[in-house]
Amino acid sequence: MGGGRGRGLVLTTDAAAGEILLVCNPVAMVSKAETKIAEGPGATVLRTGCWTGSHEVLADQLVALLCAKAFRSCRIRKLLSTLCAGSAGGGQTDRLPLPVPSIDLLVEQSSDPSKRDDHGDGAAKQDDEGFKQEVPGMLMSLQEMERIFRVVQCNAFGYTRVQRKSKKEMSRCWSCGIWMLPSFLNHSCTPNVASVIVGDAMMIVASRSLKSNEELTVSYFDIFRPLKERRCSMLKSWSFICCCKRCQVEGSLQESLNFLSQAYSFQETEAAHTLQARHLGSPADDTWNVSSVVNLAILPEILEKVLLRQPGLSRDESNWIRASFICGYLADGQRLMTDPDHLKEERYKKPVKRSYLEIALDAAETVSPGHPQTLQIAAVCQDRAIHMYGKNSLLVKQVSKRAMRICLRLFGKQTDEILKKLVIAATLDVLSSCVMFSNQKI
Ligand SMILES: C[S@@+](CC[C@H](N)C(=O)[O-])C[C@H]1O[C@@H](n2cnc3c(N)ncnc32)[C@H](O)[C@@H]1O
Repeated sequence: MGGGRGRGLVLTTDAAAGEILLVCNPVAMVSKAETKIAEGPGATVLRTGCWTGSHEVLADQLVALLCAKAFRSCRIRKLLSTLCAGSAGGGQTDRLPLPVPSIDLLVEQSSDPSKRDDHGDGAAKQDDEGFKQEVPGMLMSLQEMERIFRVVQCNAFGYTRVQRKSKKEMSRCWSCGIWMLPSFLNHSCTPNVASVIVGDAMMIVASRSLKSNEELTVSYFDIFRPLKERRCSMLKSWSFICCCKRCQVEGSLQESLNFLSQAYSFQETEAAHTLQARHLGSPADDTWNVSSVVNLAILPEILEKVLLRQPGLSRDESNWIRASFICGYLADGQRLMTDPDHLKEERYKKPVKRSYLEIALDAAETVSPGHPQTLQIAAVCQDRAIHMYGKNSLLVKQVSKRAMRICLRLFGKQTDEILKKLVIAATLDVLSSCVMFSNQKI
């Protein structure tokens, strides 16, 4: 691949949006016991930022599991040696590009269940046989274990599953694992494929229609953030700078966007804390800063003016930039929840802009039309629209239709009933990613 991306996966035929391109079992996967999430005053709600922390704990467990597996299995050891170990953590780095491994090694060879271990790594049982004869050669050096640590940092996928158990109670399951072929997917801030987990298996699905020879790209982190924050994420964990077209366009406007990015990052954190405090019903909390939500909702107005002043920006390019400030557009609906006593100023009383929800959805779909985060954003827009305009409003009908279309791209053809359930599931999952997107009724 060009641009220092090392190896990558390239499509050999055209594919339609929603088509499954790859199905893969994990080499190893660990899950954290479900966390009880209850709603209402006094409830234990995980704080913003827990996502990373929990996955870090899981990552340590994954390293231990992989070391144990590599100790037992030659094949696992060989597989892991093909994966890039980046330079995160300041340790020894791989010099990209690494050699392209043989496809025979990567694809699962045995369909005979008796030859599989419980994580579907096919030849593990045969390797166990080999292990008996090869014990001295199987010992692992400290360097090898350190490399597995870096392989996990660079290649592991983390995800959460949220289930509503009852009206008041939800549960969440955190998982983290290594899936071989998906580990060769490079990152883009406008990804063209998405990963969907079914059971333990990972499916790689086309997020838009794709042409033969296109490189397949996923998102490694939250792509609905300003460029500066995205760059921090990629540098901290994967040690690279993304040069996708969206990053280039946003980079070229850095001067105009700098102030806005700083204000956005600050206001969004403040607003998230405020909404969380409100959600927990603790008005005496220091974080009860209602104007942060209002100020966040005002930022898109400034951004729209900045965009208008840029000559030659295409519709897609403008939408890429809007997507980086998406919580501002979604916060507009949140103004309704703020305490009227605090809202003496005229600007706080403006009616919520219906168009902001539509703009947010357009922007998210331009970034990636079939992406779990795009679906979450659609689910939030639907929730806000119901709250603002009523269940039977035209806006709700339009947004629901779009949410179902995103579902189709992510999960393929399903009945309307299932698609509706998937949208509801996305609304619940929103809680696990960002308090700002909370679907609580006000
Ligand atoms: C999960 S691996 C992806 C496969 C990798 N290219 C390889 O050769 O094994 C992640 C690493 O790929 C590289 N990478 C991924 N996306 C990139 C991008 N958009 N630009 C530059 N490097 C990228 C970075 O070195 C990153 O740490």
